[in-house]
Amino acid sequence: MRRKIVVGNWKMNGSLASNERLLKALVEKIPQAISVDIVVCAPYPYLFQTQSYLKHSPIFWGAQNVAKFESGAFTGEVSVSMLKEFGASYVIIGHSERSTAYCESDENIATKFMMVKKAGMTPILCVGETLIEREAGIMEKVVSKQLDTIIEMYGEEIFDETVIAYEPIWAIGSDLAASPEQAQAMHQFIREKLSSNTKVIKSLKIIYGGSVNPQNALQLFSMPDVDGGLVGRASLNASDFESICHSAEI
Ligand SMILES: O=C[C@H](O)COP(=O)(O)O
Repeated sequence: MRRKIVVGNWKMNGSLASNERLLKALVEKIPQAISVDIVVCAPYPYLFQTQSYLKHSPIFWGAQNVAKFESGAFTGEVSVSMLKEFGASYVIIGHSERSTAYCESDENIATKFMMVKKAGMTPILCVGETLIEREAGIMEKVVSKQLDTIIEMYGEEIFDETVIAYEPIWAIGSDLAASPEQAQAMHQFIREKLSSNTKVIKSLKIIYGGSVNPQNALQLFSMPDVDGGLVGRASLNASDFESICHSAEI
């Protein structure tokens, strides 16, 4: 049974004061011996604060995006080396809220994915379909295309020791989570697509994102190919996030 991982994506939320309350509560609530990998991905300006509160806890921290360049004249961008300086160990790549708002191409996402791995951090690659694509029955084709771009550019082995988050776009922020069966079907599809590489199949974690909450987490995480969750709104509430993390314990 793969050790599960629960990632909190704060998105563009927080303040120094509210973050202090949330981080202190998480450190207090999450036991050192918890059998789940837990990550919080804060907005860039709060990485120093996240590092200072979490560095002696079992909770990892990370970012919600990164530049595809090493360094240079790229105004407003943040590089992998800058994230490393703040102890980040995970980076969310290709979240649909970014790829739609900023027209991020599959190629750009693939390059960022590679940059994060090259820097020794763990990329969390977001894939998923729209409601129209699901209703048309082409969700597997859509997710395949997102993965194929990375495979064509860097080979399947790049997925070794990484995380893929299946996030049906229609379930994000909607309180209409995918059913456990829907999640399992897509996670199984993704795992089978990447199953020819034995290293990958052993180390790849596939997590579900889209309206995960304390009420549905246990059912979702009990599915055989669901290795945890990528949690938005519920990660901003310490008790809810704690409950979701405990639901992922084996
Ligand atoms: O990154 C998290 C996902 O976008 C899900 O967000 P949500 O839990 O608020 O639906």
